[in-house]
Amino acid sequence: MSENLFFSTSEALTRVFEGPEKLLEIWFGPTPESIPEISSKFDNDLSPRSGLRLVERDVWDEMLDIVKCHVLNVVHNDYLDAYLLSESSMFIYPHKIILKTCGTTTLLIAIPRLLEIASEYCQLNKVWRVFYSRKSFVFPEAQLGPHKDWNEEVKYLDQLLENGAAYTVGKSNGDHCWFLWLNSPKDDPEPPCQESTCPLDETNSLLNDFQDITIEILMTELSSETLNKFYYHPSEGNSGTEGGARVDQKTGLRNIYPEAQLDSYLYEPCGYSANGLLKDNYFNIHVTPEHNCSYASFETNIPVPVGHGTITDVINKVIAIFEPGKFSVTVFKTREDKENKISLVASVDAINEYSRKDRILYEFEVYDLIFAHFEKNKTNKQ
Ligand SMILES: C[S@+](CC[C@H](N)C(=O)[O-])C[C@H]1O[C@@H](n2cnc3c(N)ncnc32)[C@H](O)[C@@H]1O
Repeated sequence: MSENLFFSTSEALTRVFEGPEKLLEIWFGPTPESIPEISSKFDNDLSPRSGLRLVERDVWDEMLDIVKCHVLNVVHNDYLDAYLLSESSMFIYPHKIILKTCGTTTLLIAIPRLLEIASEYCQLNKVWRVFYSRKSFVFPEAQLGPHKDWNEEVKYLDQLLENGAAYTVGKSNGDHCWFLWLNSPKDDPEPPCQESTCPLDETNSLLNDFQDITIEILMTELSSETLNKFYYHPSEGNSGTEGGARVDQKTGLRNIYPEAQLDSYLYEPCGYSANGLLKDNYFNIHVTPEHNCSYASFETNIPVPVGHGTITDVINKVIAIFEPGKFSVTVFKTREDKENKISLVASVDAINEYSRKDRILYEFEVYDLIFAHFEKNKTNKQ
């Protein structure tokens, strides 16, 4: 069968898949050093492990059964474990877990088991912070349990965790609405004042040097040329990990962070996922190339100085590969001083060939959040 024939089968054209992910972060402390040191051991390749990284694989497998997804591959370095999942990614640090799942997975339902695992195996009995976010679904009616509706998800989280706050960010009657639930611990030391220019509490050494950033780029309406690159073409070789590595090269994804350890996967008949590790940071890329619901996401916690052009550079590199018709960017960053905050906001100002439709800044207790949405300019091509 020729590649074009494969690509244009009615099955490939009519398949639908809910690409937009549910993203959950549970932190038991701000840093690996902030959690109780219960024990550490050495795994086969002698890298030291502590906290959540001591949990055995079969325990995670059983937790992921609740979510309705499974592990495809695992890579690790000295700092974290990166699980590539049938529906996206999981990253395990000693002090936090990041679980991102798409399709009709039931992510929130796994929280009670996750908290139990942390307590049972790591003596992590107290949650420091939880973040849950997602973009609006394309097919909300296909979702299960609390995921059918944002209010249901909020109700579920509020029953499980204290001190939560829920936000609907962006145009709620458009297709790019973004939802966020986050909490703050009741006994988190208060910053000295609520002014946005205030430095974090100088007496609070736990938070003083605490730096964290998460950048997400959520893209829809990818160009047809792009979509084709994320289909499995049997004449090119195998799918799976081998196919993933081929896609990394031919799309340029390999060059976003050339020095990173990359674990990628090409699905049949289409679809792609990748986890990347760079020292104590990660990134992940997921692609749903079905023509009628195309979607790609990029997420990273690799530090980017807020100075001139840097977050913008990451955005430009990523959208050059996917050529989306529309995309939203979220940047969650530990609170900035006034000057850096201006740079942060400016970093999602203008993107070539796109018009910015939204830009919103939230100032939370420890974090700033910037959300922006862009749409490709129409060309006069007939
Ligand atoms: C898991 S991947 C990436 C999901 C990610 N959330 C995204 O950005 O779309 C989803 C893509 O892989 C395809 N796919 C093929 N086999 C799959 C499988 N067994 N499980 C999940 N997705 C599969 C889906 O149709 C979809 O195009």
